[in-house]
Amino acid sequence: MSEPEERHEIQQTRGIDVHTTAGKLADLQRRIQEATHAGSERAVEKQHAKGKLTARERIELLLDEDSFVELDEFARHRSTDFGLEHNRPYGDGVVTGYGTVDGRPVAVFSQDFTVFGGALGEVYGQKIVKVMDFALKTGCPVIGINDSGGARIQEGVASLGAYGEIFRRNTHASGVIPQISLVVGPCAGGAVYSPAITDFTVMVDQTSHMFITGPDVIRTVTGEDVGFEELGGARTHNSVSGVAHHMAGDEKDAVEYVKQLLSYLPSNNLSEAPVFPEEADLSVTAEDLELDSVVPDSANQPYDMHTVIEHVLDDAEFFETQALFAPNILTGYGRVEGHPVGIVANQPMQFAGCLDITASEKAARFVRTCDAFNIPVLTFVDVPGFLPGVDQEHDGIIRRGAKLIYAYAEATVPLITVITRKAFGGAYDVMGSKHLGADLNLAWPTAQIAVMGAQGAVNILHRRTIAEAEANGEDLDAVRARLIREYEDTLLNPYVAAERGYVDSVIMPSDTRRHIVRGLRQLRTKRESLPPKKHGNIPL
Ligand SMILES: CCCC(=O)SCCNC(=O)CCNC(=O)[C@H](O)C(C)(C)COP(=O)(O)OP(=O)(O)OC[C@H]1O[C@@H](n2cnc3c(N)ncnc32)[C@H](O)[C@@H]1OP(=O)(O)O
Repeated sequence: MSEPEERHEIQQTRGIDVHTTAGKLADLQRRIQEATHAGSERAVEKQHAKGKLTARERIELLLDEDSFVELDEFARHRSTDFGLEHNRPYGDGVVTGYGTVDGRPVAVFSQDFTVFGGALGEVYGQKIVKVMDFALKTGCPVIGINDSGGARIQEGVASLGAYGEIFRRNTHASGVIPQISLVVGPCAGGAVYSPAITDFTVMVDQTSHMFITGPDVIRTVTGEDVGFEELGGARTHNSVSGVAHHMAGDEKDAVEYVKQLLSYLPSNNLSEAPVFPEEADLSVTAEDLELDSVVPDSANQPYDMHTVIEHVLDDAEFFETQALFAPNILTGYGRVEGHPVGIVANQPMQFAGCLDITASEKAARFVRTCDAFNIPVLTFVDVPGFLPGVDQEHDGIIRRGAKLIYAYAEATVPLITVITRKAFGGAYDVMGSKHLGADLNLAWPTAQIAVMGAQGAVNILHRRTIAEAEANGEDLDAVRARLIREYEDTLLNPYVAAERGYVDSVIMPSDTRRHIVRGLRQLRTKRESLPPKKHGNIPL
């Protein structure tokens, strides 16, 4: 039966006469009904049985009530291969449109696994491209909800081409509008590269999977036996690969995370992030005074940098990103006097706060995200240096560690750095130092800013003295202790740096919040630009 004949038959059975106005309106209602129930009941049941929501339920959860305006709900493929001409659901397997989150405009696409397993064909791809272009033109964030079997096999290269168009849009939109990916089902093959280019990826434990090649292909090619979860589940991508920024317990948690994340971000690179009207109390509070005893007497004893961060942020609210990845560095957002700030901080509780490859890349990407979206960066430093190891060297700590230098050096947003304890060697330079362009560098009296710690320095500087003492039968421990004390007293303090203006102020820890509040107020009018160029060449 031809399509007009089919339509005529449906209209006949439903008593709709499309030659009348009432009939045309009824026909539209029928089509809308069909579009909103494009997936079969069985497919929807299967989706729910897996603990997953449908594409439309996800949009409903994400957007403000009644704010969703759908685009292209009647778009459908025109393919004829493999019998596709007999299966042309409205929407083509993806729901796209715009709406608001907390009253702020966003664009959204939500892949519908109940239609063709969410597989992406030509028209489906065109719908995503259209809504991304719409977001770019109107300067609003785009949220992609991914739940798909990837390229629609029946549509071949047309599907691959559509993915390429999406990747190009992702790239062009990068740094212009926030792009957030919710991965709430499979995201396989080259399809993973759309979320990978976006600013943030949120996955759900047990139901989200991302991989280039699946377990079966890997088993065939390399003989490795691995399951979906271990290969590309939410935990793996949050803790091992660093692909994801949050592991949600369920889809509601994932959506909630995205909403909160949006609250720290501006709609685009030319606008400011939302600000809560709030004036900071500039007197020293009881909470502020707690910071005076955070750093232990022993330089080898760790403390939790979360405590420092929380004492500085409004309501002690630290919204962490990539909490499970490279935990030796902390990244995330918070507010100071109602204004969003990005936080980068060494975490002495993990690897003593050393920088390694993963920490450098995590922080570099975060600093660049903040810089792209006009969010000031606060850096808290307690770093004994780079993590030693053959693996680190061979895996490229030189090339990959350089990214963090690059990120700070090209950042033009307000940068405030607080050195709480160690700032040794190259890591001192890397962690938001004055030399890379930080605006305000503060140090606590407990700061130790030097080429290296006392043990290492004495071993190098006094090798001969120690050898002679040993030859003379002197008490080696006493000699070493004397030399260490001499080095500590001469160089392990913040004052050598302060003398040179590398540190603007040495402050009481309890004054940190007040200094940051005042500094950020002053820096609100900061304007800085880099030399004109096509683009830099960050060591990738
Ligand atoms: C540049 C991008 C390049 C790429 O995307 S390359 C990647 C191509 N995609 C893949 O290799 C993944 C193929 N699909 C799968 O492995 C599995 O379907 C997947 C995603 C793990 C989901 O498994 P299940 O949850 O068990 O679901 P299922 O297999 O029963 O699929 C549900 C319905 O969706 C269909 N489907 C899944 N992936 C498809 C695809 N790529 N093209 C066309 N149709 C696809 C599948 O045939 C099934 O249809 P039906 O319900 O039986 O009518």
